[in-house]
Amino acid sequence: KPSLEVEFCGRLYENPLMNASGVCCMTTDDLDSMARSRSGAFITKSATSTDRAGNPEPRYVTVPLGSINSMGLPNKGIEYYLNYVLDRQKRFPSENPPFMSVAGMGIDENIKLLNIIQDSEFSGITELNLSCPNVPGKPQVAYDFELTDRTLKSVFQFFTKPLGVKLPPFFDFAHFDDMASILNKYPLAYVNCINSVGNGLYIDVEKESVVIKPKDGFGGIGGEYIKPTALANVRAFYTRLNENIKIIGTGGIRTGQDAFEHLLCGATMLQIGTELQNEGTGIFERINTELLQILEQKGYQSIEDFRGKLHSIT
Ligand SMILES: O=C1NC(=O)NC(C(=O)O)N1
Repeated sequence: KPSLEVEFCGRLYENPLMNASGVCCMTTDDLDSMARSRSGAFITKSATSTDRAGNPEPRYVTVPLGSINSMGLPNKGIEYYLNYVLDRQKRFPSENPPFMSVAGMGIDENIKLLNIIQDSEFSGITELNLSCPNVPGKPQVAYDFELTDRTLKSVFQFFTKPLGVKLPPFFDFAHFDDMASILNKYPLAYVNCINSVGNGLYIDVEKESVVIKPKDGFGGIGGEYIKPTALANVRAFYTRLNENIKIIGTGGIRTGQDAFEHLLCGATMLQIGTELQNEGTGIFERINTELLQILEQKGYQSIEDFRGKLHSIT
């Protein structure tokens, strides 16, 4: 019988599936429901120094082919999430700790947040979110290559724990090349491709209106809409980054087949956002089952048999 077990950052996970930061991870109840689920891992909502209310509602809407959101980084503050993960570390020492996600409003706050984690007992993996598209007046860090370079240079002066970065989608080979050459300079554990496709617009034709309140209806797009872009970014960075920088694939995963496609492009772990929001944590059982069926049909024993082995046309 094939196995979905994966090794990531020197730890074993029973399967590659986890939530995308932001979904099912705002409160301790959300996080406990992730812990009880069949996900292989889970991650907290991106934290800022203090709690944030975020943008006015409505700010998240499910639409036929995915979702649109402009949450604006609402969260309970880093101490809330750090207390949760440290408590779990103490109560379940044999388990992999949850991932911690942070998203400062600027380079100074990112440094401050990562110093708090560095100085704590946290022994898990940290995700630095460089790609929130929804804070008015705050352009996405990762679309500013110089700022990204400067941030990572500062971070790796002091941060020694496993660190990944959450990236927005890129759409140009020059950008893949330039970003990859920056990322390859640093001892990153992984890059997570992709965050929502920023500043899309969804219209309610009957009302002749946008559907979310912030930013005149502009919001990050997730779900089926973005799978081709997500797969391309996973593949682009898998083929450009040195092999000790792993890839987390995020975007458009709704079925075992979608999961298989991300793995074929080179992803090691897989995050689910929009579809998890729609379906709830039962999705992990379903996608694990569907993915195992694909491995069986294809005669694969483990994910290592095919990860990254997407064929080009020669
Ligand atoms: O990084 C983020 N991506 C999103 O799509 N939304 C959230 C948010 O707005 O908080 N943050």
